This record gives sequence, C-alpha cells and structure tokens, in this order.
Amino acid sequence: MQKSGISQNNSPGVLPQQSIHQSGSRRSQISTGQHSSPTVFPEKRGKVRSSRQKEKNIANDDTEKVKAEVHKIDIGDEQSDLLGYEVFSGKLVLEKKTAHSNTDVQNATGTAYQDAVDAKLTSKALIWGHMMLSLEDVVSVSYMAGLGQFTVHSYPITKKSCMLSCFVKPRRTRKDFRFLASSPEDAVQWVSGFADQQCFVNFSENPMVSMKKQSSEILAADFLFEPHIKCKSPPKMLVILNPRSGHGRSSKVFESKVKPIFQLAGFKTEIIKTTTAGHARKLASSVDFNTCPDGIICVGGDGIVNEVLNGLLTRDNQEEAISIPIGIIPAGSDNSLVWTVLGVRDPVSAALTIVKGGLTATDVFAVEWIRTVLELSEKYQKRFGPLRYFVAGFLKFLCLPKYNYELEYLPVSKERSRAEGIPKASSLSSIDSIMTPSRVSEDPDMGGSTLASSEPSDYVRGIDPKIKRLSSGRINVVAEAEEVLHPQVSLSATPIWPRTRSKSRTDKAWTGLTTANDSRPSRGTVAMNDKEDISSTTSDPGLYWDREPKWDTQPKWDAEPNWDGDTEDPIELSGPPDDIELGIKKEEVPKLEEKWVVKKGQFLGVLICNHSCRTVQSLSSQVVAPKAEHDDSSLDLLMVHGGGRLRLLRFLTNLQGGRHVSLPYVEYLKVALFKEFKLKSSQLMIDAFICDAGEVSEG
Ligand SMILES: Nc1ncnc2c1ncn2[C@@H]1O[C@H](COP(=O)(O)OP(=O)(O)OP(=O)(O)O)[C@@H](O)[C@H]1O
Repeated sequence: MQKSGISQNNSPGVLPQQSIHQSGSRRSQISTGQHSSPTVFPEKRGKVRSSRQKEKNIANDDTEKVKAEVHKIDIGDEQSDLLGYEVFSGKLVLEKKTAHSNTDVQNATGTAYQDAVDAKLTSKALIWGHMMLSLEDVVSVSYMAGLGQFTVHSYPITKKSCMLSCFVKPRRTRKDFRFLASSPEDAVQWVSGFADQQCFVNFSENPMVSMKKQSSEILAADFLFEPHIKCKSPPKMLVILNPRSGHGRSSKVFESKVKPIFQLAGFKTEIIKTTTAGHARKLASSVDFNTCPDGIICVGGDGIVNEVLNGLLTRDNQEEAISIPIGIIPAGSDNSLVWTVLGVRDPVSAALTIVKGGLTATDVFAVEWIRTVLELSEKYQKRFGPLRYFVAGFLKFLCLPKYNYELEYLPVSKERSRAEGIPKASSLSSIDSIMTPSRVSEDPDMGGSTLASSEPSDYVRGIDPKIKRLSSGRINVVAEAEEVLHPQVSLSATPIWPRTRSKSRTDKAWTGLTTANDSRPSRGTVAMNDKEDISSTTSDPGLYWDREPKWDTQPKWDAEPNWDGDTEDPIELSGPPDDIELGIKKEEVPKLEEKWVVKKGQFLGVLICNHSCRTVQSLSSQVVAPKAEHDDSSLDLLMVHGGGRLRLLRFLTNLQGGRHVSLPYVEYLKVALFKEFKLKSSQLMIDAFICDAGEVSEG
C-alpha cells in the first residue's frame, strides 16, 4: 500500500500546498513560508475516544513484539519542552501486521482497538504510549482514503546494544509504523496533522470507493468520506551523480539508500550520471531550471559540488542561478564539505535532511590557478581516495621548497562583526588552501590559459561580480575565462519548503538567507545579492580591488625557490617583535575606512577556511580552523610562518590533535569575507592534503 501510493502525488484528495517557488523572489517566499495555525484541529484536541475498541484481534505476543521494536526508537522525554506544540491527540493502535487487502484492514479496524493508547502529534514528534518518534525522522505518511489506518514512514537512528555501540556507529534504518485510528475521519485528522507539519502524504484512493463511484449506486455519503488533505506538493529535482565518487560506490549508495527515501517523499527526480570530469559543471551551467525548479542534488564528493557551483555561477542569470537550492548526498571518498558545513556524513541522514527542508545560505569564493599539492593529489585519486591528499602532501614535503608570500588581508574584529550586525550566512564552498600559482589551467572546461603565468599574484576572492568586471580589465587579462568569482550563493543543502519551528542549523541559516539582502551592511554582501547595486561596489571592495596594494614590481624573492627548505629570507622587518622573530614584515595599508594588512615573508603555509575543515575519516580531533563557522560571514586565516621541514612537521603533528593553532609560529585570525586576499609569491604551497580542497580545484 505504501509503495503504491508513492507515485500518486497528485491523486485527488490531496491538496498541494502552494509551492514556494511559484512566483516572485524565492528568498522572500522562503522567508515568509510558515506553518499554518499551531493547532490544526482544535475541535479534536484532547479528544479521547473510548467506545468501540473492546474487541480484540491482535495477539498479545504480537503486541509485545511491536512494543519491543518501538522501544528501540524511544527517545526523549514526553514532558520535555522539546516536544513543541500539540497538533492533534487521540487514541491509536500500533499495528504489527501489514494489511494486504481491504478486508484485512477492515477486520483490523473493527477489532484491534482495545490496544489503543493515548497518542499525541506535536510539532516535533508523534508520541503514543511511552513511545516517541521524532518528526525529524519521518519521511512521509501513507494513507488510503476511507480507511481508519495510516502508515508513518521513518528513518530513526537505531541504537545498537551497549557492547556493540562502542564499535558500531548508530545508523538510520527504515521503520514503517502502521497505526489504526478510531475511525476513518480520525485517521484523516492524524494524516492532516502530519501534512501540516510538512510531512509529505502519499495519498491513494480506496479502490472500493473508486468502484462505487463508477457504479450507478453512488451514495452521496461516499464522497463525504473522501478526505481532502492539504499536503505540500512533491518537489522536482535534478540529481547529478558522479559514478566515480567514493571509489565507484556512489551509484550503489544512491540506489540503495537515497532513492527509496526520495520516492517515499514523493520527489520527482531526473537522475543524470556524469560521464567525464566537467560534465556536472556543464549541466549546471545549462540546465533549464523549469525542469528542476526545486533544486539540484549532487551525489558524490566535494568535487561534484564544486562543479555544480561553478556551473551555476557561470550562468547569465546569476540571480536565478544562486537561488536554486543545492542538495548534497555524501557519496564521495571524503565528503568533508558536507560534513563540516552541514554536520551530516551519511547519505541517509543527508537525504533525510533534504526531505525535511530548510536552506543554508552560502558564501562562495574562488581561488585562481591552483596547482601543486592539489593537482598532484588528483593524480592519486583512484589509487588512494581520500588518502591522496596525504600522499601528495608527503611527496611535497619531501621536496619542500621555500615559500615567500606577500599577503594582504582585511582583519575583522569581533566588535566590527557585531557592530555591523552581520547576519548568519553559511559558507558551503570553502577555500581550504591556496596553492602554487599555476601557469596553465589544464582543464579546458576551466578556460585555462597560458596567460595565467603573467599574473603576478594569486587571489582568493569572495567579491561581487561587478567588482570582477571593474577589476578584470586592469588586473587580469584572463580573469573572465579563468576565474569564477562567486557572489553569495543561496545554496541549500536542503530543499525549499520551510521548517518553521525547528531550531536546527538549517533554520538558523534561513535567517541568514532571508536577511542577507536587507540587513547586512557589508558592502560585499549586499552587492552579492544585488547585482544592480552599484553603490555597493563603488564604495569599497571594488576599489580595493582596483587600488591594489603596492606590489613590488620585481620582488627580490621572486628568484628561484630555495628547495632546501632553509629559512633565509632577507626581508627587512619592521613589525612587532613576534613578527620580527618570524621573519615577517607587517605594514598597514589604510584605504578609506578599512585597514588592510600586508604581510611579507616566508611561510610554510597559508590556509583559508570558511568552515572548520574537520576531516571525516579522522577519529582524532583534527580540525584545521577550530573557530571557523560556516555562517559567520568571515574567513579564518591561518598563517604558518617561517620555513623548514622540521617546523612543518611539528605543525602537521600538532594538527592531528588540533593543537597547531597554539604553536608560536602559527597566526590564526578572522578576516573579512567578500574581500580579496592577494598573495604574491615565487612558490606557494598550502597543505591541501589536510583539508579537502577538492571543492576549489575547479574554482
Ligand atoms: N564520470 C566521471 N569520470 C571521471 N571523473 C569524473 C566523473 N564525474 C566527475 N568526475 C570528477 O571526479 C572528481 C572527484 O569527484 P568527487 O569529489 O565527487 O568524488 P571523490 O573524490 O570520491 O570525493 P571527495 O572529493 O569527497 O574525496 C570531480 O572533481 C569531477 O570533476
């Protein structure tokens, strides 16, 4: 019954709620999308039906088994405030057996009600007896018109026994709960309650009712039993799957774990498997959004997400492109992006998150001309999977060159952030590293050009496209082709209908999404969302870009790199004592109201993170940027000063335990997003292997 109902999304009796994408600005619709009244059926509240439930039919042993099973998902405390507000209450019987025919159902309906227990649907959970099922775990509800029963499809986290729980991670597994209400009308109320809590309803028409309709003996009363349940309309999405991801296991992961959830949730999906690197990017840059108005789901690792982002951001209509939600199903070999930004790492949880809804706004920025470790690591993708970064890093480590940078950044103080009231906006795309400037981007899809070698600096940006236009002509002759400058992208890892009561991270991010256009005073941010807002770019960041710092035309350290790794940078130092110690020259370049800081000297690495970069596989506490938050509208900058293998080794060793930031030669600070970093060097190497920089490789 459940399965048959999945595809019948438009069956009569279900009144789809208005899609939030139907007209106007998506963001405003998202922001205004709210639940209906807290109590859906006040007239039914507290109702206790006691009558015709005396006959028995379900054997006691069955009941015990059911209880045992349900206990496995018993979570929370009924008295807790976490349960939200009450939507509907009454009596329910949990049925063990699946009814195969209408007769079965009717028999059960008439005879099992003696086991009915008090039940309550709240905005957070379904509670019956001593059991509770969180609505976060509910995918959908199936209901056949005219019957007194309904089935709740869920994916709760199943706990293992104590002994095993130490070794086995808790997993989500499918549980279907078939409930018997006291009457068909009551069942409709329950189902409507679920629908009101944004659960999709697989509604199917009762075949007997259909038959009666066709017969000449139609009674008007029959139609009265046909319920009208207001349900959200099934989303239409494009799934882009990288079959190479996760050592070629991504297709299996999707088919076995994710697709069934999407089917239960009524998703209408078109699934496209990529055939080559760059395919996802092309798809995202050219897909007709009418075919996937509710979003694009990336199945694979960080690389596929990156491709989709880049594809979207090369579209002509950027405003539309950045508003299309993006879902991520982690099926790659590392998946650190979705893990660090959204806190999920298993495909089932990710699918559930997508089904449940919510949006996470993201700021995206770009790196130009990435090479060395990252490029090297890609060569080892097939052989080493996520270990490729380590292998590539190790090889680089063995032939450690000397790195001299001139780094310009705009520090952001806590006070400044607070004063500006920067709203939360998450950063899905991260720049985990800045790599050696490459001479040619070899990916034709990236518009590589040999002219890149003439670029004196590397830039990491998160700035307005307008800034790009203003600046590209002057600074970078290949910028249009090479770089992808990312405005704030209202990406979502989740779909588009609202979750109004949850205090989840996605809800938090919604706030960021909906307020970003209005309240964020940051020039860049405003500009990201409004391409026509010239003032936002002429006042500041664009000018920063144009008024680039006074680079040395030919810095003395632009000579051949010293491959022995010794620190012998002859730079004159004028900064504070610690900077002197580290061989860093620090000078402030005040520009308008902002104060850019320029640092010159030798670095072992410069890492820029917009999320904490937790490693998925790592059992240790390895976090690259422990203070980084994906939604604080700033970037975390780590500068590893100095040179030499010994120092690098110490840094890497400490990194494993998250102690690297306390090393005296590691400088860790927050810098403003939507500005550019500029690095000028003869050789750059950043430790891409410690973060997953895959998502920026095509950036
Ligand atoms: N059909 C394909 N054949 C070969 N390469 C592909 C194909 N589709 C995509 N790619 C490339 O594979 C790269 C790696 O993919 P992805 O990041 O999705 O998986 P992964 O490397 O296993 O995961 P992770 O990045 O989390 O380690 C992408 O950058 C993409 O360009």
